[in-house]
Amino acid sequence: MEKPSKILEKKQKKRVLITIFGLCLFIFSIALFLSFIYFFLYWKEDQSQITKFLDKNVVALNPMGKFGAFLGEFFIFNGIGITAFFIPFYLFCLSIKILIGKEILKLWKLLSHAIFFIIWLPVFLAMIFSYKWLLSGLIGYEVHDYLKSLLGSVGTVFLLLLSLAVYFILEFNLSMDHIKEKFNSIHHKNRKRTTDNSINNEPFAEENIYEKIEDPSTIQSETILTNTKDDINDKNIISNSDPEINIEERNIEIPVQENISTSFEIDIPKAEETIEEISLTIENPEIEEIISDEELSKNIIDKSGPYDPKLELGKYKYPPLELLKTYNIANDAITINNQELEENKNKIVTTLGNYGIGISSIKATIGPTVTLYEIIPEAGIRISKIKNLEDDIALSLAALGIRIIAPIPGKGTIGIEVPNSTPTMVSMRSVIASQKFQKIEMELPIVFGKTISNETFVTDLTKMPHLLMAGATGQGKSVGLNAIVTSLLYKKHPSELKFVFVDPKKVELTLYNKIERHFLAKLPGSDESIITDTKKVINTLNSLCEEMDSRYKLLQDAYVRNIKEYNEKFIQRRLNPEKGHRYLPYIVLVVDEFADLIMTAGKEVELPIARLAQLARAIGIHLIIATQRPSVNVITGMIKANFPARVAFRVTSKIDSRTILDGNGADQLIGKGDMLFTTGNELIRMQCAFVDTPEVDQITEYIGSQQGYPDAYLLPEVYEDKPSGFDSEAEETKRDDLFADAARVLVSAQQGSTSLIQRKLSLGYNRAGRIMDQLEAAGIVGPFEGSKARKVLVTDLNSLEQLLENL
Ligand SMILES: Nc1ncnc2c1ncn2[C@@H]1O[C@H](COP(=O)(O)OP(=O)(O)OP(=O)(O)O)[C@@H](O)[C@H]1O
Repeated sequence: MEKPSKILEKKQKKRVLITIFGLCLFIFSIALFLSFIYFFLYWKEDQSQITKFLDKNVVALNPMGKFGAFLGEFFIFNGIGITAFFIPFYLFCLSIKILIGKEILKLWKLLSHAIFFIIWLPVFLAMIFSYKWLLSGLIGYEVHDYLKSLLGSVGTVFLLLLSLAVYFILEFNLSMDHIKEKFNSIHHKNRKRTTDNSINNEPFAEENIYEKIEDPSTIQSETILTNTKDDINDKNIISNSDPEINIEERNIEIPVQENISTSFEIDIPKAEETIEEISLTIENPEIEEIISDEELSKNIIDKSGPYDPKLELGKYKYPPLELLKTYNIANDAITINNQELEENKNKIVTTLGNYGIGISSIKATIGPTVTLYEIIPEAGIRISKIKNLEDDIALSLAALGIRIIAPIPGKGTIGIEVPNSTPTMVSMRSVIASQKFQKIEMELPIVFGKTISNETFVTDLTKMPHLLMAGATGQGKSVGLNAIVTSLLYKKHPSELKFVFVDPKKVELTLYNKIERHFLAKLPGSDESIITDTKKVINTLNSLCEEMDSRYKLLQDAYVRNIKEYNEKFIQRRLNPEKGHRYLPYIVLVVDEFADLIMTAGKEVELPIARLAQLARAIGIHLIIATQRPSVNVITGMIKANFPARVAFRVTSKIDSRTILDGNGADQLIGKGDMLFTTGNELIRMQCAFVDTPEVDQITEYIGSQQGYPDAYLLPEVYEDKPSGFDSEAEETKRDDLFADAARVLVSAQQGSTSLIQRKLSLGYNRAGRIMDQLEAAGIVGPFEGSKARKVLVTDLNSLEQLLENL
């Protein structure tokens, strides 16, 4: 590689040479000009001297010497006559451009004019001044002579006029319309002048005299100018005018009218008087602008109705109930085993009696998995005493999963939950088909299952607003997640809801791949919509943070507080899509194994999750995070603080239970979908609805087979920060995965546009822009050209493939 100092030195030398050349050109142009001038004076005397170049005794009269005389002879006499003066003029302009970089005239344009006239003018001059060789030059003369012999004098005239006309048409891009327009305007001016003359020459109508006197300013200076000239010619009228007075003064000179006789017709000045009226019409749009947003949206709604987010997938059919399995009817209805109830009651009464706790009354509520025995202890019994006896009572009842609730909040009774010997399965179908779920009006309704009193439990995810799920392996977490997703799929249209699935276990959520184009959101350019790779999880979380920020901006612009108000406003067409407003679907992020993520990515995952959990509720992003290891290093304080809603399936230790629920209970569950739910206050025990994998498969199949959107919902693009020491060379070698594809797109379209890459490869603007920079660096497209598309430097796909191979 060449050293920078050497390059500088070379550049400097080049500049010196250019300056010398410019100076030579400058001197030569002046010398040439003087030679031409003197040639006209001394050409006759010098003509015979110029052949004797070597004889120093022979001197030319031309002060520029024999050489000057020769140049004159060569360019003017034997050349193109006076047209030759163009040559020193052009060289002069060129030298100025070289020396000081200033373009006196546009040199290229000048040259193109000159080429025509250098040919045309000498012939024309030869035609006008035949035998005046100094004007036309020998060339002009000869060419004219030849044309004359060919076309005759008249034919030559026609040819010259025709060529001149063609030149003007091409040069000024003239068409018949232009010529007509010009003609009309000239005609208009002439008419005006004639009218002005007639103002002086013809008698005025009386009312117009008043008009003119009332508003002298309406007399245009041009009119007066014409008047003045005509006045000077017309001795009858000039008597009062002073030739010394300037035009402005005359403009308001009333005495002109003294000479005006009575009848007068005026056309043109009226058009000029309307100028003020035209300026008034400009104000009209301002009045239109004051139409309020509400009126505007009302107008649009009147015309096209409110915005319908479901319109694009207008034929979408919600999954029917039949896709869910009916477990046998006996299973769905709770079987009451009176004998078991009686036995349990007796055991409770005796056990408590053994510890000296008397019972005044006992009531049983039979749930699908457990039965709640509500007892009212005799007066004077301390509740803490019963609570402390929890393990002893459980032992006496010989039942796993006894939970004592002392007292039951809001009731003042003590609850003892005893598992049923034959639990009843709660099918997903039974809860989805329930009146409660079918009729409920919630933004994101979730049906978990049935409570201990056998009621279908429906809650709104937007109210939670995020959910933390924990449970030891095999206790029903995945079924729980599926139940949540299923209930949302049964209630929501694809336009209203999008899921982001993170599944580090790579097996649980893959079924949902089928609904990618309906219900899933993903990062632009990623192939898989179910995210299994930790690195992609980080990007996705950061992308959700960006989506959150941009949604907040939209809410701010729309002066609303939450997504619901925003979407309502958008549906009412009170938000302009051209200003970036769009219908915002809810986004639910489902993470199946959070522990895996925290172990591999730690803070990188924890921080965006915490940020989303803190801020995302208002803008419609909700998180559901599940883990089988509810230890403190997974569910950190920061996470816990931002997830008030928790679901606990059975966990193996009291510590885990405390981590997830901030209290005991989860360790006493019996598994298989037995769960506790809390939103911060009371714990609700439920049997989670069971939805099997084939059922989920059928639902996703049903949705996936319908017409969907062209692609998944694209989240904003994010890039990791460049590491320090990052240089452009490294960037070049680290080309984007879609670099080659983007190159092919541009080369086949022969159009270097970023938006084309975006469209064809479904990429965000930032990534497409970065690929474009890499394409430029690789010499596939030219540099950025402002509003125009970049030039594509590779002409066909074959050459591109070769280039790509070499890169
Ligand atoms: N609500 C439920 N009703 C009845 N049975 C259930 C319920 N939930 C889970 N089960 C039973 O428990 C088994 C395991 O459930 P699931 O796969 O949901 O556990 P998990 O907690 O996700 O386990 P892992 O963490 O290992 O994936 C199921 O195959 C099913 O037989």
